[in-house]
Amino acid sequence: MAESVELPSRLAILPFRNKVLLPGAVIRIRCTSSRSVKLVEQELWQREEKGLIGVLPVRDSDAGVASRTSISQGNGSGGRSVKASADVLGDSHKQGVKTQQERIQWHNRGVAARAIHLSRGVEKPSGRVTYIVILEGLCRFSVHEINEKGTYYVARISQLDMTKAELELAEQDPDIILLSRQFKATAIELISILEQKQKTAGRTKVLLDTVPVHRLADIFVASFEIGFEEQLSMLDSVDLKLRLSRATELVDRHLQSIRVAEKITQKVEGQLSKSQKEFLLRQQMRAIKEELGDDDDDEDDIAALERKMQSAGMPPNILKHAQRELRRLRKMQPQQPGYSSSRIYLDLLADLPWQKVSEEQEIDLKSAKERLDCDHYGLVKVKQRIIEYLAVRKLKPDARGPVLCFVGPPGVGKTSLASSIAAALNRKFIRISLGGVKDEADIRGHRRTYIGSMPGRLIEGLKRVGVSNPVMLLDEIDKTGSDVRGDPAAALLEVLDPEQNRTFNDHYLNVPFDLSKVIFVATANRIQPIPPPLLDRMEVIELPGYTPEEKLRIATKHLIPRVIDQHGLNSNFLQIPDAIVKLVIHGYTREAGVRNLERNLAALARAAAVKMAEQDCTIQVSRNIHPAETSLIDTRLADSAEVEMEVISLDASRHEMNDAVASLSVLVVDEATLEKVLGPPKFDDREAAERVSTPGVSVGLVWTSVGGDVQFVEATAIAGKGDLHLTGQLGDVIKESAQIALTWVRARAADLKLSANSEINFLENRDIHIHFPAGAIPKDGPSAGVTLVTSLVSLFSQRKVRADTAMTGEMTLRGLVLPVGGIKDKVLAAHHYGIKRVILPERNLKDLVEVPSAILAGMQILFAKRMEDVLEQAFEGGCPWRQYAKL
Ligand SMILES: Nc1ncnc2c1ncn2[C@@H]1O[C@H](COP(=O)(O)OP(=O)(O)OP(=O)(O)O)[C@@H](O)[C@H]1O
Repeated sequence: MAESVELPSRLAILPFRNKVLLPGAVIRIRCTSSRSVKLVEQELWQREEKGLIGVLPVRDSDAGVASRTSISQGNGSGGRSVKASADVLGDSHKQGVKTQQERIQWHNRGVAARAIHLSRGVEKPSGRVTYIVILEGLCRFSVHEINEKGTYYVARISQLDMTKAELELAEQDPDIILLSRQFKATAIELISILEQKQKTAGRTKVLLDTVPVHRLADIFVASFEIGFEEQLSMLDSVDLKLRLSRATELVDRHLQSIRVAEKITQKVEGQLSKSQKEFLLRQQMRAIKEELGDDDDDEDDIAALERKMQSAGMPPNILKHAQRELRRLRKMQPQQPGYSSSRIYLDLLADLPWQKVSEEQEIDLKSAKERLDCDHYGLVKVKQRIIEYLAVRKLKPDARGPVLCFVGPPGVGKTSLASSIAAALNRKFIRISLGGVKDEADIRGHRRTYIGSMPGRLIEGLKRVGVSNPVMLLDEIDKTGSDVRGDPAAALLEVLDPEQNRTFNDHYLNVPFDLSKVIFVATANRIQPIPPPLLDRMEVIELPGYTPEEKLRIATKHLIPRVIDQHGLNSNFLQIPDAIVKLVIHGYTREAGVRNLERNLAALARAAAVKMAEQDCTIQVSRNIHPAETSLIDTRLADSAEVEMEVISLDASRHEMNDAVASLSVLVVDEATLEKVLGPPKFDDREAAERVSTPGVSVGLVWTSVGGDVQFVEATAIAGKGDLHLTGQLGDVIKESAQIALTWVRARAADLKLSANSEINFLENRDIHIHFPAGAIPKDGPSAGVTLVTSLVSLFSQRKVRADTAMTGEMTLRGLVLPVGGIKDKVLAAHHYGIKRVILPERNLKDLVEVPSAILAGMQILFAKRMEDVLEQAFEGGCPWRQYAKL
């Protein structure tokens, strides 16, 4: 802190352009002009003791305003002198010496300063010397005269500040005491505001206690940015009272400006949280609206959601849970993450049919039976079982009936039977497809913590159907599989168990939902893949494939009327005779159900629709034309004579239309049309004969997920070491059957007398390759056993198997033929292929009751107990082994 100093009478003067150094303030100046460099060099740099210089404010000449204190030029010792006086400016004008420099307007008061730090630098490459000086203001002085000493100015001055004694006296003055207090109070206020902003303010507070108030006034004013004029006025305030009151005024002004700035900042911050404010206001508005019962059109959708929740009929504890979630939602903003997921969740809760049910009418068994008969041809046993099921429900509506599971090949009417049940019960019907479901979450939903979580298919289905007591068809229940994502079948156990499904817990929903009112019906193509515990909860009803005759009936009674209707036709336009339907069944479809048949019939209906549309078009073009009648048309004709324009009177046209439609020819599908629309037949009865044209090929009957089928087995021998090669996408069971077959044939090698023309030793130097054609389709199961042996024997003996014969049956190493499943479908498949002889295991005899007698009538069914029986019947002229009797 600057102590009181005694100033010399002359001081080197550093002009301070448009700025003021006040006592107590510290400034840093970079001196680059030759004048100031010289001054610093001579007055500060080269001096041993602490040098003092005067810092004198200088007003820019073009600032224009004549200062009340200016300095005029005059001759003094050592060069031109500048005399300071209030009216010297006028003198200077008088003298007319007005160079740019001379018009410098010196202030007549300055502050003596001491250098507290000096550093010298040399600029490269000019070599110019510069100084950086840190100066501390010490005390005010007034200028009497300025001389130019060489390159810089020197002034004759007198010190202005009070002496110590004067100060002590002044401090007793009550006015000064009051002013000091006032100043300090304002200063403290400023400091406390600054303290909140910067930590440095703490140091300023110390000044208040240690520095005399007259110095404090200067220091405070110097510490903030104020205008040059105000700085000058502070510099000019030599009188202590004046200085204190001016300083108080300036500090107060600074304080106010800080406060205003703060207010503005707060306002800006307020705008930043505007969205929060808006949210609160909206809440209040909503409350007010609710209070007023004011529900206008653009009513808030959260309120709508709440109402929906209230009316959804949720159990009280679940409603509580939903309301808690809703409260959370209300506190969120729509842009906030989690808002939309919470919203969707609540929507689901509100949409679920907690109480809503389809009104169940008294079950009318007679009309239910009629309806089933009307929708489905045949299926007598199945329909009977459904009627029994309905009868039990009629007597005991809340009875936990079994879950019916329709098992059968595609297109045999499983789905449509289930929908007929729904119709008979007057309930809504919903189909949940489970084909390919491998993730347990598909049944039970994902927990809401996962991104993109969803409810399971059951809950989603219930939301869609909108009632809690629909008939729900779990379609293709055999196609679910388990992997790392869990076992959907295990989740289905809970769904189908009447004990557990009262409180079914979907992970997404996270509250129990009562599924006990749902009537579940399942469908499957095959029983085997259904896990036993699941199968145990269901009553399996098998739907075998249809015979060609049944298909014909289904086509004429159900499919043809339906496709005709679906294509906007009627029987006046399209007729498909039975013979053609039979051709479609035999030549274009080879399936257990009727789906492809329906598709082909639909193709015929489309062709008829096109034909009808074309005829319709032709009629319009060839219609008789009447001459123009209206004046308007006359004018038009006159305007453009080359345009032929005629008007058809309305009555005449309608009449003609009717005539025309009536005259449309009916499309009676014949063989030619059939081939034109569907192409040449895809299947015929000659296939088996063509394929069994070489030794080593035999025909088997198999059962697949699409029903019964005919499977050819081809065996051939190549040079090798006696290995067995198998191809055609075979499963383990069928591979093992092939191994058994080869072993069985080789075990009887000694007795095997090959046909006279065969020299090949099949036992030692030949590899056997067995292929199952249709290599893209996976095959498995034991029932190909007898077919495999037959094809090997055919190969070894080089005798052809009868082309009209197909066989099925598992066999043991001892040569016993074991019974197999799906006999009806297998016999039907043989029938489709035009196969007339079928060899079956003897113990399958009882299964033939399922096969329509019409089919059996056209076929020869042979039974085998041992493998030798099969061989005996499969080859023309009996078993090719000479010593058959010995086997
Ligand atoms: N006995 C029948 N009487 C009348 N129409 C039938 C009969 N069987 C099947 N259909 C018809 O065949 C079409 C296919 O039936 P549906 O879809 O019910 O087969 P599905 O057995 O469920 O097949 P998938 O296993 O592929 O689901 C339907 O249009 C159905 O009406």
